[in-house]
Amino acid sequence: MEKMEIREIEGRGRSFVSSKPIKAGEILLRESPILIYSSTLLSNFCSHCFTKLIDSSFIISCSVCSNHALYCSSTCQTSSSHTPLLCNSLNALRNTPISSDLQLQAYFLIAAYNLSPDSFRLLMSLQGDSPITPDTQFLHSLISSFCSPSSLELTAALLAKDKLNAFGLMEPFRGDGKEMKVRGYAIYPKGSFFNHDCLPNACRFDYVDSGDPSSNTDIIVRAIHDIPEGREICLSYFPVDWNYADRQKRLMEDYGFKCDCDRCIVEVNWCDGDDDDQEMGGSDQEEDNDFPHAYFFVRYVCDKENCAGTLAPLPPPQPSNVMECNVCGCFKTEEEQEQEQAIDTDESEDGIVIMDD
Ligand SMILES: C[S@@+](CC[C@H](N)C(=O)[O-])C[C@H]1O[C@@H](n2cnc3c(N)ncnc32)[C@H](O)[C@@H]1O
Repeated sequence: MEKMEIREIEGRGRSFVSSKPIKAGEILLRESPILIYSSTLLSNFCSHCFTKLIDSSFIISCSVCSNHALYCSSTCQTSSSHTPLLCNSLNALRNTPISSDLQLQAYFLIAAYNLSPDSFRLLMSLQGDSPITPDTQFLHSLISSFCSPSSLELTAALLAKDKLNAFGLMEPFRGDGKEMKVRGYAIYPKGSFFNHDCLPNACRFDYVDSGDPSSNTDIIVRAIHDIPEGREICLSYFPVDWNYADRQKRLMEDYGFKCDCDRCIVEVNWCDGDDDDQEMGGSDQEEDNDFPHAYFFVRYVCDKENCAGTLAPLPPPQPSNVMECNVCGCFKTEEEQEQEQAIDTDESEDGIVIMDD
């Protein structure tokens, strides 16, 4: 946080802005979650630290909800917020036949209503407010039997805060092309101030299976490249290889805004299908105009099959030309990344350069 401050930006709300020049790879934020909830009731990871459970002889289970709260160690069991109230609520929820979407929102609400007063205040200070919908009414009455939510309006506001601010803790990359699974969701009060850009200058790393239960669910945000003083620091809220239509749809539906970043300003003029197979023929000048952000994809998007994660240099003082991918975890030098991209380009058909979506 030393090199960033929070500023109000017209039309964008609060946002991080660099207060000093930032070097590529620098860690901009490291923060523990105030709230974390599982994406499933039947899990194969520790209910406290979210680390994958490997050795069954060390697994400890909650005596009440047996295989629904599992711990990798007694330390995790004693530090857990799995109070009798929470345990009974989750147990009751297990027997309620509702959609997985509603179940997820119910987990969040139960975790939120079990927060300490300070953490609850922090959660309430985040952006997000929502009208009361039939789903809100249903969820409010559902969780009323487990905990004591104060009002329907508060439940609606909490759900909106979750939707706008929660970060997914991803299962490790498998590389099989199937959608990556989310192990849990976490709220980081400072991390919530990052606005979105489709060409972000920072990206988030998580190391959930790193084996250090005191910090493995921390969010770590690093600069992708050098950032001068006074620049807004943004993440991408989804993988950077999404096409224009999908990005705009997600941002409008889930975050309530139309993106007018530099990349969207260019891509709005592309014809249908251009962004699925961006063709760059013609003169260099035309190419630059059509796809001025090509450099970003060459340098900062991982080209490992089915990955498309974002690459950021290792934090100083480590060598700044070694890039780490925030999805598959591979390391490569900038030179290797550029060479691999050049080979992909040469192999594409008839001299037409095809940038994969
Ligand atoms: C996680 S919050 C980010 C912090 C937020 N600006 C605040 O004031 O607390 C996400 C919300 O920020 C706003 N936002 C994020 N990126 C934006 C962008 N590029 N343009 C306009 N609004 C943006 C949207 O309202 C979005 O729902």
